Order: sequence, then C-alpha cells, then structure tokens
Amino acid sequence: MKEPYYYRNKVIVAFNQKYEYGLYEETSHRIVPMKSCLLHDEVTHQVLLQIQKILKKYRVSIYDEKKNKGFLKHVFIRRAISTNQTLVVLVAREPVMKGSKNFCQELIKACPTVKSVVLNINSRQTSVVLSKQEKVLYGKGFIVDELCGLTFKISAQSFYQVNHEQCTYLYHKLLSLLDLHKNDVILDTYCGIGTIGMFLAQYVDTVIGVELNKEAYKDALNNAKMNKIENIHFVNDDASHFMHELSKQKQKIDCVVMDPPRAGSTKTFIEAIKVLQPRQVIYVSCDPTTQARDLKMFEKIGYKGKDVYPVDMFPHTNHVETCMLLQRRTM
Ligand SMILES: C[S@@+](CC[C@H](N)C(=O)[O-])C[C@H]1O[C@@H](n2cnc3c(N)ncnc32)[C@H](O)[C@@H]1O
Repeated sequence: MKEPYYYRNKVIVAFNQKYEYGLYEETSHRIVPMKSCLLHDEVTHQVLLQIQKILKKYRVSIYDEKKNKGFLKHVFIRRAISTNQTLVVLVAREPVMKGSKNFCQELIKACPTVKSVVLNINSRQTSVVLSKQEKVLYGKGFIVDELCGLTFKISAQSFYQVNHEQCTYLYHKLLSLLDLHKNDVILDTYCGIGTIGMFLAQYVDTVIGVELNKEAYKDALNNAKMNKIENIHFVNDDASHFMHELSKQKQKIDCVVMDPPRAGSTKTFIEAIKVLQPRQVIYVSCDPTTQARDLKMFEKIGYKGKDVYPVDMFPHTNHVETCMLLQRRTM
C-alpha cells in the first residue's frame, strides 16, 4: 500500500461505564480507551466521537459484563470507502432502545455519511459480537460500496474485506493467476456477498457461488441483480457439503476459488476436488497455518502449490492475507 494507514473499513469498539470507548486488551476484556487510531479513517473517528456524545447525553446504560446488566455491548462501524457511506450497528442486550429516534436523528445530523443504523440484539454472554437478531432503526440496514467496477450491497452480518485498496489488488492478483477460458465453469466457494465470483463472471461461461451465512447469501443474490450479471448462481450451503454433493453429480468444474475463514477448509471439501478435477484452484487465506495444513491434503490428491503471494491486507498488524495457485498435476 502506498499509504498503509487509515485503511480499515470495519471497527468494533466497546464502551466502559465512563463512556470511554476502545478495544479489549489482548487476552482480556479490559477496555483500552482509544483517543485516535492509525488504522481506521477520520470519518469513523468522527462517528465514534459523536456516538459517544449522544450516549452520554441520553445516559444510555452500558453493559457490565460481570453483572450481566446494562444495554449497550458494542458499537460496530462499517464504511463503504468509495461511496462514503457509513453503517452503524449498536449491539445491545435488549431488543428495545429507548430514545432510538432521537439517537438516530442526532447522529445523522452530525454525521451525514451515516446511511443506516441497526440494532443487533445479543443477549448471550459470549465473545461473539453479533447475533442473528437485528432491527433496523434508520435507513435500509445496509450500505453500498463500489469495488473493481461493481456495486455491492453490504449488510451488517455479511463479510466484507476490511481494506478496499488491498482487496482490489488481491482480486486482480487472483485473476492474473487464473488461466480462464470463455466456456469455463468456476466455483466461488466461501463467497460472502459474491465479490470474487462477480468480478470473474465477465471472463467465463458460468460462476457458482456458495456461502453459509444467509444474510451474505441474500446480499450476493441482490448484488448479482444490481450489477445485471446473469451467469452467476448462488447457493446457501456449507461449502464442504455443497462440494460433496457436486462431486456425486460429476459436474464439469474448470476452476475453483476458495476463500475460507481462519479455520481453513475441510477434508470433505478437498476430497470433492479430487473427484471434480478442476485444472486450477485459487486458495485465498487469512491464516497461513490452516492454509499450510490444507495444502498437505491438496498435495496428496495431486494438486501442487505453484505460486503464493502475500497480500498486506492488514498493515501494522501481524496478520497477512495469502493468495495461492494450485495446479492439477498432469499424469
Ligand atoms: C474470508 S470470507 C471470504 C468472503 C469473500 N470471498 C470475499 O472476498 O469477500 C469467508 C466467508 O466464508 C463464509 N463461511 C464460513 N464458513 C463457511 C462454510 N462452512 N461454508 C460456506 N461458507 C462459509 C463466511 O460467512 C464468509 O462470508
């Protein structure tokens, strides 16, 4: 990145009883108050300050983990960098927010980039921030961003790469590694809101995307419609189950893109690859450890890791994204 600062488009903070907000100290739930941050942008900073001011003004009660009491657990902010839209998610223990209208009105007046405010209701005592239950307090419950010449609707629950510039680089890198033909059928597995598959759809005959998260799957369907892409189909399923079923049908698959979560993929998934025999697999990973584990299984079924590129998706952290090309060995 030319300017490896202020790149993060997603931030989750917690508040303490003094209305200071920040991140948890490593391996604890002690909030380290945050005055400024080099990773998220100025707009996010201003939105957080405004939320802090309004929470204080209306004395919104802050969740106390030890007592399991209080309303607000976290604030989640997502920015669409190219359209300058902001989504605010208030994660709360209860389903009713007193004074939510005033809260939204004041926030939107002070921060016009805020296009939607969502209340996520998470009453469980868990480290998972978002629950599946949500209520839209203002706007449509999603924001819209532009990436690689396409338009994407992004809901609170959907995955979206945190670094717009490096994500663009990553997608172009994987395109350059693939040897695509006009009549190809490709799979975009762990597809999120469909970004990779829709980016590749213009080069091939058919793309099939598979995604487990229902909200992301719904976003993917809408995104294909919005971009008028007709040669992409999405399936809401576990990627391994889907691959296993596909392998039973012996469908022609030319290339597979896989971009699993940190846990990596599964034996079932890779055994299905053995049956389907795509000529190329692109494995995008945010955890090289699980990628290396999976690579060993790929080697056993006759796929060789050809090239691997690190992508600095998370500058100034010890995380890295990798993009690997696996090629089927010719007999
Ligand atoms: C690292 S994200 C990649 C998303 C997308 N490729 C992108 O670039 O934005 C991983 C995605 O896999 C989805 N996921 C997690 N477990 C899954 C599973 N077992 N089967 C299918 N999708 C899964 C997550 O919901 C998430 O959208």
